[in-house]
Amino acid sequence: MAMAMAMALGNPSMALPLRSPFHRKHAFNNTIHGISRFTTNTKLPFFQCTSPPNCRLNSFSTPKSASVNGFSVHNSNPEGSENDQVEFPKRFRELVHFIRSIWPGGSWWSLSDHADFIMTAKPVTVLRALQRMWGLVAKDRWIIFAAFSALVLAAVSEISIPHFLTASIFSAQSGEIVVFHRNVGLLVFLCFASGICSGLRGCCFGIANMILVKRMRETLYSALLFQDISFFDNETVGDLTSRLGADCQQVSRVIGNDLNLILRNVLQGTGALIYLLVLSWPLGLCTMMICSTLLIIMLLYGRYQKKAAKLIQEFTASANEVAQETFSLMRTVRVYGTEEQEVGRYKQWLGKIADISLRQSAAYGLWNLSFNTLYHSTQVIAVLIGGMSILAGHITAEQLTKFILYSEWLIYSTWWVGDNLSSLMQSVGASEKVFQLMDLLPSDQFISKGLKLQRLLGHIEFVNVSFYYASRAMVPVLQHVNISVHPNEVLAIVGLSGSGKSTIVNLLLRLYEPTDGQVLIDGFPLQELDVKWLRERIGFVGQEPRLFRMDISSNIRYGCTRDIKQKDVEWAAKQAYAHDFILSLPNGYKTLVDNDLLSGGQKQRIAIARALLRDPTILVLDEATSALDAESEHNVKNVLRALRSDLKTKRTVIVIAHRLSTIQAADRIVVMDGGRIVEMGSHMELLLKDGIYARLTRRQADAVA
Ligand SMILES: Nc1ncnc2c1ncn2[C@@H]1O[C@H](COP(=O)(O)OP(=O)(O)OP(=O)(O)O)[C@@H](O)[C@H]1O
Repeated sequence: MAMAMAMALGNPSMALPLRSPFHRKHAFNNTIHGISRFTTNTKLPFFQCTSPPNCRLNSFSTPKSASVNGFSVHNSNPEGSENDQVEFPKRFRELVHFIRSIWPGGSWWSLSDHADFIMTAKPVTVLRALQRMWGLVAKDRWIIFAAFSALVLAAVSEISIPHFLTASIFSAQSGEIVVFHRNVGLLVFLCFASGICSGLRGCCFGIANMILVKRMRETLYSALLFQDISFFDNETVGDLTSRLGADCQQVSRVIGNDLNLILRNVLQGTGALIYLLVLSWPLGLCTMMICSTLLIIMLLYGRYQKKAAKLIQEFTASANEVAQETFSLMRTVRVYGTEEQEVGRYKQWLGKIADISLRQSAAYGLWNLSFNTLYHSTQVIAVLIGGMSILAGHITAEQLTKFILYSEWLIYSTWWVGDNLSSLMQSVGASEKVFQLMDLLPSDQFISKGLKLQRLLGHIEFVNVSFYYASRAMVPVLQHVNISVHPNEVLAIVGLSGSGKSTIVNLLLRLYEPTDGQVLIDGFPLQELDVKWLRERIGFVGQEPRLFRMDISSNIRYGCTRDIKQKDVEWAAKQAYAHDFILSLPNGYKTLVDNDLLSGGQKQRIAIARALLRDPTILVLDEATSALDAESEHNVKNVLRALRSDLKTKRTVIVIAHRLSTIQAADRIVVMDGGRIVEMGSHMELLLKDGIYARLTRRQADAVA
């Protein structure tokens, strides 16, 4: 605003604290874009000098006068006086337009520029938001009741103090010693009572707040975790963590801060108003009218803040998203030297946040301005009407003093209510997306109780399965896929990148549901089986296994529901050829790892050990050996072969591999192209067919030679 004012006054040096080019551009596009809206030529004009020595500052400026975003900057060239005269009405019109735009309700205040930003959440009323919050803390309602009781006692004690204060002073003045002592005694009691009750109130509301945030985060987190995988295709990690972090925190202010203060001040304000009306109804009515005006301004201000808070919340989530993405891809950023670019990307969102915050601060300034003016008006009115009433003998000086003290109390209470109501509105704004996410029903697969078979044989069938991802509804990924994998069979799936191999596995793991057709396990449709039971019997090693930040032993045990001993973990690690490298780590199996602390091949071996430890009936390896060196791969292949030929543990194995050497020993090989199965048979059969598989094999052999 200050910059805008400076420009309006034609002072470019003040108007433009030039920093980086990005900042300049941003400052224009965002911070002061309200001004650019009423000018026709607003493209960073005033720091571009195109024709020296007469630095032409924008397209409609002359050599004698330059225009700063529509407002002229005076040039001392005397020849310019004629043009100055011509331009004066125009500049005056622009100045008037500018002043109108920053006037309350003017275009500068509009937040609709950002309305295109996705705000998918359904609006929530304050009452509805409070009901939802009550639902979360109702289990511990005792703390809320304790908080409210303390609040009422503190408010009554505090509001009584001015009465006894004035009474003490005037009883001392009139020499009524007994009354004076009684009043002072009561004052002391009220001071202690209000102090103790205020302390209790703060503590109880603080606890209630903590309970609310905890429950809110728990509920939101579990609601998110039970969503379909396709939900996570559409949401970003940064956005979701922002809802869990900043938004829940913002909502939590409601009980501990906003409600607490609003209720306290409503109680005290009402008490003060009644007292004032009893004392002198004409004076009381005047104060009431002023407070009503304040209330109306306060409601408008609250609505504005709510809207602004929602935008800030969205922009903060987007900024978090950028930061989160950059940190997780830090190695790529460093190698490609894009640090500056990433800072720019982050700053873009910060700029948007600053843009809204600027309006919020200006609105806060206006709100304070109204308050101060109205507050002093009450004093003036009280002295004016009160003074006249004293002169006329209608009221005493003691009554007027009490009146001034209580009217001050009333207006301050109104101010507090307004201030906290706007904060409440902001919290309610922030709560909309949180509640919307909390209301998401868990994925069907967690609701329906499916069948648990006595024994899983591992017979897998894909019957005429077609599929597309919801996020790309126009692109068919699988088309009429028919496969039958027999128990204890090793089926390999090969094909060019993007041909749909991993998608087949995704459907088998029921991460997605087929768009058409059915997946059957032991003759039962996948949807009818208990998904948890089934997944416990499937071992899966993905293309890029990721490890949790926990020790290696826990990483191998992860998700295994059997009773596992350390020796079982070591057995699995030995089978996956991970044991030796694990022992070479500083703390062996107790070494804390995460995704970045091990090599790709080491992570794959841990993931293979994790899958083997489950003793799965169906083992799915999606490029599980791609990061292994030739010898480790050979060893792991031997293990898989041994596991398969172990008659006690019959296992169906599905292997996806680009390295065709990995899958030559498979019972059957399926070749995929563009989401369809184009060839099927053993290695030799497919070579004889001389189709895609034979071509791929020849190319890989050529590459090795
Ligand atoms: N979550 C997703 N949302 C939208 N499209 C996806 C998603 N996952 C994969 N796809 C698309 O589906 C198609 C098949 O992907 P898929 O991962 O199944 O191929 P693939 O044969 O396993 O490839 P690769 O060998 O490279 O792993 C690709 O075009 C891919 O872009």
